[in-house]
Amino acid sequence: MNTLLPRLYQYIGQQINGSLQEKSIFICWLSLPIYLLIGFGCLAGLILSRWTEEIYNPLLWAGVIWGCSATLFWASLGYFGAQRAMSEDQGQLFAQLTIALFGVSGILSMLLVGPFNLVTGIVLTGSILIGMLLFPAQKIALIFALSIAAILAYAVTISLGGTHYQPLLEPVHAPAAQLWYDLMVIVAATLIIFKDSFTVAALTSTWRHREARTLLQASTDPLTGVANRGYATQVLEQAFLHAEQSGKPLSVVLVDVDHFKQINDRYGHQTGDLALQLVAHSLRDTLRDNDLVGRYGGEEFLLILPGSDAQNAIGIAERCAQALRNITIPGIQNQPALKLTASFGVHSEHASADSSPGDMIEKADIAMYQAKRAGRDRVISSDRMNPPR
Ligand SMILES: Nc1nc2c(ncn2[C@@H]2O[C@H](COP(=O)(O)OP(=O)(O)OP(=O)(O)O)[C@@H](O)[C@H]2O)c(=O)[nH]1
Repeated sequence: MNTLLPRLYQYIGQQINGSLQEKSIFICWLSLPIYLLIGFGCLAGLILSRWTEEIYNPLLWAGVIWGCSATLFWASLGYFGAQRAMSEDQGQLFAQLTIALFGVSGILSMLLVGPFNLVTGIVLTGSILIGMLLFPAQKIALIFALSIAAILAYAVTISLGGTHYQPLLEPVHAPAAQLWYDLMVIVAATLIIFKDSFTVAALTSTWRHREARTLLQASTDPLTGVANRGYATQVLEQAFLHAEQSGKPLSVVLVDVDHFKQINDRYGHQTGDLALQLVAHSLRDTLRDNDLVGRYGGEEFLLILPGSDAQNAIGIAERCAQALRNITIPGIQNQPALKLTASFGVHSEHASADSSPGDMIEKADIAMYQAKRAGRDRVISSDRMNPPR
């Protein structure tokens, strides 16, 4: 028991964070005991009340058939769903199918056991909650309206005497069978609550995962994989505010790859793209975890170094410059192997109301152009610049 519970907990956690396909298969397996219980419960009711008129109760027989066939259905769906790895779109379709069938089997069960009890309330609420996470709002509203219409139609038919209201879980006269029914209701309701909770948790995790991915896509430069200009600017604004509050220094570095136009012209645009990717990776690998590299323009990168003063930032920029010099791209079509260098403009300050993130970048930019003018492949800091001529 000591190891079983944590293992079970870990296993459920894995399913919650798995792919949509894995989650849907787990939902199929979770449905099995519920329907097995319904089928077996009705069968037990028939057996236990064999001396009463219950043996002639068609609803009990319907319950047996429904419980057994639904068990078989969920087992088959789970089994066939696990047969091959699905693409993301197929997984999404499979999840929608599973949830739709979950709702349909819930509604069918509800019609069998009678729509006016706690278990059907749980099934309906669960189906709608889960549906809200997977389907568009209009579809859910339509399903909700149809379900309510079905329940109302049933209620009206009963009140007009069109059918005798005889829910499956209630009409047992043999005391032994009644006890079994009560037990079955409690266990089935517990299982349904567990399954609903699992499904909601699993789908919420899918949602969070997607949101994180969308956020990542919106903040990343697709060519190099580092932060894009918009995101880097946001990070700099936050770092500036934080530096203002904490009194710690903040540095920014603008890095511009040297003679990049020539690289494109001589080696082709594809090699140019490869060079940009290598530069981005090299910068990212050279920086600390809480620093940020962003692609600021075509062949220009922005480094944000929170907590670094000028001396520190110059040291980091020198390290990056050296790392870039170590990059070699093999030459093509009689061209020599390509070596990369870049010009670095560093600006550091103790952030205050007199300055702004934009001012910092401007000063780093001026320092970077000084580095270009001074012969490229070097680091120049705004506080060590020659006065403008
Ligand atoms: N391959 C590739 N080239 C790009 C990309 N973005 C911008 N460029 C090119 O980068 C080149 C930048 O050239 P310039 O601004 O003249 O500067 P440079 O040749 O690097 O010269 P210096 O900066 O003075 O050393 C232009 O030719 C742009 O077309 C890109 O995503 N991929």
